[in-house]
Amino acid sequence: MSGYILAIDQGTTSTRSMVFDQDMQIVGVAQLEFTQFFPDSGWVEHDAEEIWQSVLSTTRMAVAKAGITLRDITAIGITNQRETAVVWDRKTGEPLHRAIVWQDRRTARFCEELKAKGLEPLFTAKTGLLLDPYFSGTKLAWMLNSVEGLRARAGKGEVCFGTVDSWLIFRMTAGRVHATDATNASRTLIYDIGENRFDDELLDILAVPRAMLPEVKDCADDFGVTDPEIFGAEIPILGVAGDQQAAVIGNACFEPGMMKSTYGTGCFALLNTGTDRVASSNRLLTTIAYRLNGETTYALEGSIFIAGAAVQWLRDSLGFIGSSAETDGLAAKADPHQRVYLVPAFTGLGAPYWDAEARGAMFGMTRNTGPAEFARAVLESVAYQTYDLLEAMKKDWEGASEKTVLRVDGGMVASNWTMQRLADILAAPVDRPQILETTVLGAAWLAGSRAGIWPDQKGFAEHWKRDRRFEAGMDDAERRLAVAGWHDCVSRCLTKRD
Ligand SMILES: Nc1ncnc2c1ncn2[C@@H]1O[C@H](COP(=O)(O)OP(=O)(O)O)[C@@H](O)[C@H]1O
Ligand SMILES: O=P(O)(O)OC[C@H](O)CO
Repeated sequence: MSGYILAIDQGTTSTRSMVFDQDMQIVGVAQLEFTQFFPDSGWVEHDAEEIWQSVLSTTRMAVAKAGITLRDITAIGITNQRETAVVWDRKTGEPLHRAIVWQDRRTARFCEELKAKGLEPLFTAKTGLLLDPYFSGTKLAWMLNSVEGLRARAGKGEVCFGTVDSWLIFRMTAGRVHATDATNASRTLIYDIGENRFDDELLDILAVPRAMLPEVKDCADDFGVTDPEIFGAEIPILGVAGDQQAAVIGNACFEPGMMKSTYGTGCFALLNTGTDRVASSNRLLTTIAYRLNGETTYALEGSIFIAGAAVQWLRDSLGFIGSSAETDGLAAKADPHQRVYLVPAFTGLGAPYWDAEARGAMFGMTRNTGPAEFARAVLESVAYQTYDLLEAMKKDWEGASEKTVLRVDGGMVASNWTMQRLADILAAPVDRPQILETTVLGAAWLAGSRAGIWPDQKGFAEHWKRDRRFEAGMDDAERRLAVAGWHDCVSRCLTKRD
């Protein structure tokens, strides 16, 4: 037996490995959660060694569940939580600090200082990003400043920096390959997405030694071969992409104007803008959607920090539901005459507001407001936040229009109520695919197509199948009123008004 693809999805709270057969069907899955460290207010760290072990374990379990051995795997694809910064010893492969996770806000003040020096336009022009702690660059600068001797050793080439993909590739290849792909590089705040290289001027500003940076490759490329002593077999790693970009690929959003939105803990919407590198005037990010055969495809991205996490809040903090799946039924029972809004700024607001200090609030409650109205407000908040992203995209680029169809994925799209309300509020169709595992599928396709055993881009796009289309059905006046109410509530939560 052979012709299997192993895809590893190294996410923020868990690692999942999946085995796909030659017909692109999932035949083995394994998932492990790992420790979240919160050493200080707003700080979030991971143990990179624990992450690596979770990859080894899930890989073995997934292969066993598929009833095959590692030697039956033709190629590996990796997708990962983005921006999370790892530093390790080039010789021993030991992490030199806990990984600083994308959610970590410790560099907020440093970002403000850089902004006060008027540096944000420079960073944005080159990287497409904003001066926000979300991205890797200031996290790396923090480690270089805080870990004794790190900068000197990094300058001598003794230390490696990378996002999680890079860390895993290094360990899988027993230190032979220190590389990343263009999508992950595009989230570091030190990578020029037009020139496709790490930028000396930005490296100087953040005082990052070039010697510690990985080589940047295409998403479908040769990332080395796993070490048989460590991994159990020699398998080529042929595909790598950040998880949100892998979802763009897995959802086959290959044409300019196509858009995907992933509803997991947070929500990340990416609009394919083709070879056009669209600069946002509305606080969206410009990022690399994928780089294939040396050609870069760009995207506009809107990142929302709380989507499904608000459903978890209903379940775990308020105890209004026993499981996420109950939210639908509860929301459907809400009193249609009450206009209750939730602004879920639990960890500040992301795009297009970028207000790290904003906090959440409920508005419009009466004595009759109960769990059903809360549930509806939670699910609607996802629709309103997506509306803001789509509106910003329309203002930024003429390729986004009323005709834009949103392809969705992630755990929350199981909620029919939310998907219908999303279509209603956006006044646009929402397409849910048959295969909801688009992120891993995207990573698997990169590896499978590079290995020559999966279809090419066109064939893969034809393979994409819709499960259901949700058509907009809300009266326009009602929709405008609802959206105006949302904006009123958001404005009352913002700490920064510019
Ligand atoms: N039927 C449902 N209705 C509403 N939300 C749901 C439903 N099923 C799952 N979710 C939410 O989706 C999220 C999990 O999605 P997932 O894509 O696995 O997230 P992540 O990859 O960020 O961990 C959780 O926040 C959960 O509350
Ligand atoms: O690991 P996820 O699915 O929460 O995704 C995290 C994103 O990549 C952060 O940018």
